[in-house]
Amino acid sequence: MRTVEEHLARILAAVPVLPPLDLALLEAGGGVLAEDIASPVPLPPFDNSAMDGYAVVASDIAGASEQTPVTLPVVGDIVAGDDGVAAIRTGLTARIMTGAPLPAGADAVVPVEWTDGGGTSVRISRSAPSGNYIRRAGEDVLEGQVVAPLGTRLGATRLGMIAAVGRPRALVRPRPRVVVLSTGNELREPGSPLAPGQIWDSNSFMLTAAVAEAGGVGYRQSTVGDEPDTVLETIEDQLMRADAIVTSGGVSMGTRDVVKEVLTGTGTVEFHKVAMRPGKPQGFGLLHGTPIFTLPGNPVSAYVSFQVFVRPALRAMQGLPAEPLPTVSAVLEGDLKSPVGIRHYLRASLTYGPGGYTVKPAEGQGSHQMGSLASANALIVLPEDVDLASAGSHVEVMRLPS
Ligand SMILES: Nc1nc2c(c(=O)[nH]1)N[C@H]1C(S)=C(S)[C@@H](COP(=O)(O)OP(=O)(O)OC[C@H]3O[C@@H](n4cnc5c(N)ncnc54)[C@H](O)[C@@H]3O)O[C@H]1N2
Ligand code: MOO
Repeated sequence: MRTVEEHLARILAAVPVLPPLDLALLEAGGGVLAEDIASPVPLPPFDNSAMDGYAVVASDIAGASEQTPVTLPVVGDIVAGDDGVAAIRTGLTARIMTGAPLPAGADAVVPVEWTDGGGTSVRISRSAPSGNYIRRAGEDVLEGQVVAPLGTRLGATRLGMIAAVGRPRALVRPRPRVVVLSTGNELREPGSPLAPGQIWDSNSFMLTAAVAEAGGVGYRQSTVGDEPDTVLETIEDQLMRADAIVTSGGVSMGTRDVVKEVLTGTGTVEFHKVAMRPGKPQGFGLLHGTPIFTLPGNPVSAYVSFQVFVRPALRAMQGLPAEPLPTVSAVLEGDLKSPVGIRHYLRASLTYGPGGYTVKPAEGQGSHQMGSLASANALIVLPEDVDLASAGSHVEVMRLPS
């Protein structure tokens, strides 16, 4: 049997890093930058007002107060988008809006709330220091500054930043396109009636959603039965549009374990037992260069296998560190037994309180029990050498995406 580490290391050594694409910004979202993005200009590009109010020479209003207001003539209106050629001199003011270029000669902005709001002349009833409510050129980003370094995943704020420095496109390793396929004669589409012995396919929905949570784009392929030629054809058909393929079912020891049957020796695919529970039977390899992960059919096994093996691999394919899901240390409620020699992942409920994290194992730990998986928010990870974890001890807990 392979250890979890060995199996993951084999996968990570084999998966290709996706080539970068030059994409329009919104298409680049979720991608990982394959270039440094620097600002061609300082941000803000020019000194401008942070408030709607009046641009002044600060020394003109040094003595202004409610009791001794200063009245100044208003020589113009400056709004955002104006060309920035306006100017004032001492004794004058210009009305100015947020984001509008500061007129030459002014060194402070007085918000309209400190004034009577006048249009031809304005009464100002508070003094302001030099620099008041002025946003200086370059105080956010310097010219030439890298605002999004290579290796950054483009979330909303980074995309906004890239647009703010004027770039319409970015070179990114795109989100991996992952085709998800369930196999099994017993599977029916949700919404269709069940005959005796049948169940509704849940794995492909769960895994397609898990791909999205892991930063990929999931494409759910409808289920296929246990007919070897159809399974192989379906997988081969999908290679065209997939950066990776994830299947569930048909990898164990049964007479109908069709995925194992058709893929053994195909490409570089190999099947192994991994010393973990759930998720013992695993297959992985490359088909014409495309990684295929053949996960076990039991729903909990499929899900745990995805988080332990597929998620880090999808990250590696985008050039990101192949980090596992984050873990925390938590105080265990109740005793747990675990077979020595296997890594045990137990569904659990993790809560945070005044004393820190506590974790309560779910009642049902069978690998068919979706009920306890769906209500879990974490997995307790018991290492291979642990046979008993006692109530009150600290255990490692992997948080599940939510
Ligand atoms: N003699 C042995 N039998 C089994 C072993 C073993 O070592 N020796 N391993 C067990 C373990 S562990 C697992 S996990 C399963 C893996 O089986 P398969 O990958 O071959 O999966 P199937 O047999 O196709 O299905 C298993 C189980 O899961 C249900 N299933 C499958 N696909 C779906 C789906 N898309 N949605 C919902 N449920 C699904 C299926 O109906 C079965 O109940 O093998 C054990 N057996
Ligand atoms: O170890 Mo299997 O993968 O869960 O029941």
